[in-house]
Amino acid sequence: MNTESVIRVADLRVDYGAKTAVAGIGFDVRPGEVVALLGTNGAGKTTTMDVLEGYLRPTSGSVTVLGHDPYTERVRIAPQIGIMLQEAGFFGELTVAETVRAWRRFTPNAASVQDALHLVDLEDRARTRVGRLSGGERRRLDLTLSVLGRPRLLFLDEPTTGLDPESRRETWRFLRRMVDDGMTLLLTTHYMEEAEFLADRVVIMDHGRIVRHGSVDEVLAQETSTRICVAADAAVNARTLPPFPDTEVREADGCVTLVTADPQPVLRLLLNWADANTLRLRGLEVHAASLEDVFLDVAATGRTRA
Ligand SMILES: Nc1ncnc2c1ncn2[C@@H]1O[C@H](COP(=O)(O)OP(=O)(O)OP(=O)(O)O)[C@@H](O)[C@H]1O
Repeated sequence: MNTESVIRVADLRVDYGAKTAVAGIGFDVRPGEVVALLGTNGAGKTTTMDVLEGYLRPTSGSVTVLGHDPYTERVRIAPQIGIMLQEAGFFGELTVAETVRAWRRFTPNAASVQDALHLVDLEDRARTRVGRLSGGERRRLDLTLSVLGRPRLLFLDEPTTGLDPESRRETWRFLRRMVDDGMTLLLTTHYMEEAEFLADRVVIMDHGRIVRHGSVDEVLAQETSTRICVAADAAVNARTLPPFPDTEVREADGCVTLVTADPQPVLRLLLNWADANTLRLRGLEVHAASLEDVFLDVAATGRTRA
């Protein structure tokens, strides 16, 4: 056992019958780290989480969580991990405080009701019936219950899906506080901003494999391309633009994007072409690849391979 790793995954493979959901992946999570699993729909994130949470037996490979096999030794790690359920266990007639009190009965080492609600700013909703909470408040209650036993390791599968931007940010701040207090966090998310805000490292999956891995800065440093974007219209679009050397031209959502490793000559060509045609380029922008761009590239490459 490697005491340095809270999670260790080596050559993990999971098949559902003939379908390979996870095709031999490996990564570690160290104490106090936040790691975000990213990937397109069907990339294998939830399957990986299910294995780590001890719900699913790997087809092959090895996995340890807090030094134990999560499938065969689940009872040993269960008191030290938190898993966020998706509203499944709530009774709409119980108040928020009654719900937390009920969960405390079978949670070892549980925080007090007051402390738990204070942590996620739900104190003023303590007497509200769960059935009357907003979607965001329910999600916060889900979170409260997942950390009630003050876990060393928390698993969150898309913790802020469906939340408005303000509630999402509140959830991030709350998670940050928990991590600052020493908790380790593994989450899946479809929001790149969430990964950028929370994660020390990101693992990007596609079709069951890891295609990028590292801190956000490391992942971005591997991307050498620059994006030149301009608003598309009848005169400026992928069909009217002149050819650019070593440049990929994409058109989507009302924008034309030129992806190139050498932006200066491409930009010069673009501006000369616009001047020669007396065109005004609207929304002209030049920027380095963002995490969102990397993600979209991975998704596009995956689609062509599939
Ligand atoms: N119980 C199952 N039986 C058969 N195939 C499954 C099962 N669960 C998942 N799959 C398939 O395995 C692949 C990986 O699914 P998984 O749910 O792990 O992906 P994901 O990255 O979590 O996707 P999403 O972002 O949509 O939640 C998908 O092709 C999915 O259809």
